[in-house]
Amino acid sequence: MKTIDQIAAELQGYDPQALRAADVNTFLERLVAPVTSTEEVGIFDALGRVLARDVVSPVSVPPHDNSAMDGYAFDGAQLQPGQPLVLRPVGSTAFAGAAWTGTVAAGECVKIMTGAIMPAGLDTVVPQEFTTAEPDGHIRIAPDVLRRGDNRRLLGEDLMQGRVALAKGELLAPAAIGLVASLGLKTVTVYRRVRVAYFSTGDEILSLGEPPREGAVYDSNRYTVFGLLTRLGVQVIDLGVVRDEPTLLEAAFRRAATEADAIITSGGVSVGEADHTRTMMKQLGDVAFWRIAMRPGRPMAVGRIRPELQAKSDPNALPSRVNSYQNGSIQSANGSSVLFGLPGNPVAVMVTFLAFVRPALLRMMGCTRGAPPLLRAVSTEAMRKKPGRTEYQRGLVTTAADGTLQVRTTGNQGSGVLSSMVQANGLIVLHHGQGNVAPGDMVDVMMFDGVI
Ligand SMILES: Nc1nc2c(c(=O)[nH]1)N[C@H]1C(S)=C(S)[C@@H](COP(=O)(O)OP(=O)(O)OC[C@H]3O[C@@H](n4cnc5c(N)ncnc54)[C@H](O)[C@@H]3O)O[C@H]1N2
Ligand code: MOO
Repeated sequence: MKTIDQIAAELQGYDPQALRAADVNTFLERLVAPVTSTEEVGIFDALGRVLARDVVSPVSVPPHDNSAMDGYAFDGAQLQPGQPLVLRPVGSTAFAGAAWTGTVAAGECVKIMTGAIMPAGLDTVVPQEFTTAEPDGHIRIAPDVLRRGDNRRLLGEDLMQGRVALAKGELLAPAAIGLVASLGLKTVTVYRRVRVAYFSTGDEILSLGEPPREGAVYDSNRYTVFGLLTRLGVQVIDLGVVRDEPTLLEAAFRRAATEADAIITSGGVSVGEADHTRTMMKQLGDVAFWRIAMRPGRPMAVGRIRPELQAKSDPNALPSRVNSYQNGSIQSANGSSVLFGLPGNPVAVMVTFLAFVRPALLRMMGCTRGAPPLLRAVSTEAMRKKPGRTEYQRGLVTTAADGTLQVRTTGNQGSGVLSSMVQANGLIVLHHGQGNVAPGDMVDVMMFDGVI
């Protein structure tokens, strides 16, 4: 396991006082490792989990050539360009779920329903509505409406027996659990759920239920972080609001590091004087304090917290780490949890989560799929932007009358203003080297949908 300094030494041009947003992601890729324990879960419990083992098809899907339409199956070799084809239906109707028995000669066809096995020797289906009935009971297919092989689904065209149907690292979405079911499998092997503990810090932060007092604000960060984590599918451990007192902070960090794979805090990472949060992070772990060239979200602390160093001096303070969970399923064999010390401002918390913590946690969950592509939209307004930092503006993407995607900002962009975050459906990403944006310019947007 590499130390913060070792990772830093590997990154070219690493400057903790002026880190580029892209370098934060590179750093975190090296800091965070996927969990190793796995478990087998039923398919209903697999949604949102990450596959820990390839799913190999035990069968082919579909298991036989079959019809994609209600109509008539026939030998498509009889189709001639520019010619109609007249066929005589024979035998009973071929229904889905049972094999059709009988023989079909040239000039004959079989009435067939969607999903029914193709009768032997037949390779083409004409949909019912493409045919006209002749007075003698024959059906007539107009010239050039069909090609040989049309409307026939081939054995294994979705999944072939023995091949990898879903690869390890796949985040199981609704389509994926449906696909697993289509193979007849009731369970899958997934990585165990990642556990994330979080707490808010600051003496001015009120818990819900406390009476308002001058200079104090209600805690909102724990609730946005709860929402972001829950959507991601991790197990959340809420440690409340922790006052800026060394003993309380130490207890919170140690409990978090004992129970969780990752710790998220908000507040206390900038240069404020009353903050014991930074001191405690340094004391209990291997932590870097950054100023990131971005807005919002400039200060951030990242590293590992090691509770056992303190536990030696005070063995009764917390339950034993080893006994906390069965199966030895504590993630960090090395006895440390990854720390994401986010800035206190409510929008800075969300932006740093989306830009950095989310990809890092997905990696911890074992997910191998890359970040979703940014969407390109036309800015309907001018935006001031200084080159040399990444800016994230709250944006509302809409579809214009001509079908193009447009985006506008949602008002006050202050890093404490949550209402403009609520009105947004994405973050406009103004990249590091980018300058001012003029109306009509294309900009990148990181969409929230499906994310937050
Ligand atoms: N001299 C400097 N001052 C500041 C800098 C700097 O670089 N130099 N950075 C500014 C930036 S940017 C941010 S962001 C903040 C981050 O500071 P902290 O992480 O220490 O956060 P706090 O000071 O504790 O809080 C900042 C702000 O957010 C409110 N807050 C905090 N926690 C919560 C919560 N759980 N729910 C709702 N609101 C919360 C808090 O009341 C403050 O208003 O530092 C700047 N200063
Ligand atoms: O960058 Mo601070 O995180 O703007 O509010």
